[in-house]
Amino acid sequence: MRLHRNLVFAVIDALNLIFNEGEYADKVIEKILRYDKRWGARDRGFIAETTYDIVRWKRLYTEIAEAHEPYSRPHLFRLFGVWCVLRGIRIPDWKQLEGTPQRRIKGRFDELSKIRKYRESIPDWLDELGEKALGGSLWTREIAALNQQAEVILRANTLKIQKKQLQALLSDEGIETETLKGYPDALKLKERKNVFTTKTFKDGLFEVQDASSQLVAPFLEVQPGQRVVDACAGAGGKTLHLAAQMENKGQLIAMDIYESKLKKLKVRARRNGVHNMETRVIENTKVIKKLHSKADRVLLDAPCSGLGVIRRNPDSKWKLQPEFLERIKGVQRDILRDYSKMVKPGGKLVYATCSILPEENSEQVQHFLASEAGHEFTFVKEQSILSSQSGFDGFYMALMEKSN
Ligand SMILES: C[S@@+](CC[C@H](N)C(=O)[O-])C[C@H]1O[C@@H](n2cnc3c(N)ncnc32)[C@H](O)[C@@H]1O
Repeated sequence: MRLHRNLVFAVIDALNLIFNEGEYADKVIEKILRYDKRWGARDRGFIAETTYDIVRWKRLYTEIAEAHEPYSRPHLFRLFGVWCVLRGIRIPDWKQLEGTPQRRIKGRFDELSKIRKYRESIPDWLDELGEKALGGSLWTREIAALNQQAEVILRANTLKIQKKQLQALLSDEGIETETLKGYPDALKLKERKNVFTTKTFKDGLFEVQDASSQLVAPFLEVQPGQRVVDACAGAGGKTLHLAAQMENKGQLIAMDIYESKLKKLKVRARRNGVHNMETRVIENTKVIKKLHSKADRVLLDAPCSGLGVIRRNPDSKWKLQPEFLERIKGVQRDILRDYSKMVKPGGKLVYATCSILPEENSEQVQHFLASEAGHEFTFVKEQSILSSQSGFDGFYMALMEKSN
């Protein structure tokens, strides 16, 4: 691989913003890719993937490179040098990379790879937490799986098209996909490509959505014509899926505490041809009270640590803090207690997270069922998805039913 100076400089700029300014990796990459309109798909792929790679392996690389915060440009170049050596890429004779100690890098890598927290590039506290939650051998496998680059999975928007037809249209646009057994609307890209520029995407024929996430809406067992509340809808990945499952019939209420996210959802809903959805910002408790005992189905896709989706957000390994985890568990308990009241007698409730920690998942559900707010509910089923077992994101979902 021949390295182009301007692309590598873009990677260094991106790393500076992520590591030193605390900006989110996805936002930074979006911004950096706007630098130069002449960059083609390959150049953009190089910048995005190299940046993500170095973010993913930050702890390991900084240990090897003996770099430290705040990272000066020479230190960021040292991290890049480590990336090159470990990938077997010839170091170019640029002054920024002069004297890259190739043998030492390989030696340090072999040594550090024996220790899980370095090999998997995670903070000490997270390594301890994962081991306590899942046990040593499962955690070792899980964190290794969560450090793999996520594949691109699409969900056919069945309001507009069936999966097989979509597959053919995508192929006409040069995007080859395969179906996934057990995921009825999913297509997996055979090769990573930018799908957002395709006509099929602009026409709303699919959304990008991980395979595990595609299991959540069907778990709620919605029927066309029902009143369904998606109480933590965000930008609506699952809301759009729910609308498709409802065949655009009935009432779908998407809520969030952030109006900005719901605005994004509205744009996506328009593209998807969703007509049965309305959005409501949760500004106060009245918004929820108005719907007490009114919904056939309620989805609580709760805010969480996001430990199941590290593959696509590798910087969360550094952003996440133990205090946040404690705080978010409190929010999850409140959401279960307060929002479950929207379910009508005989209705159903799904609590879901993209976490792999029992303390955010089954333990929250057990706590809710044992509480006063939960005594009218019975537990129906749950599914815990680990990345090491499914090959997709880590997820949890539990279905509960309210007595009549
Ligand atoms: C896991 S994300 C939702 C992802 C979304 N359902 C999807 O499929 O794309 C959790 C969402 O909960 C929202 N949230 C956080 N605290 C909340 C609260 N107290 N009530 C409702 N929503 C909340 C966040 O803004 C975030 O959008």
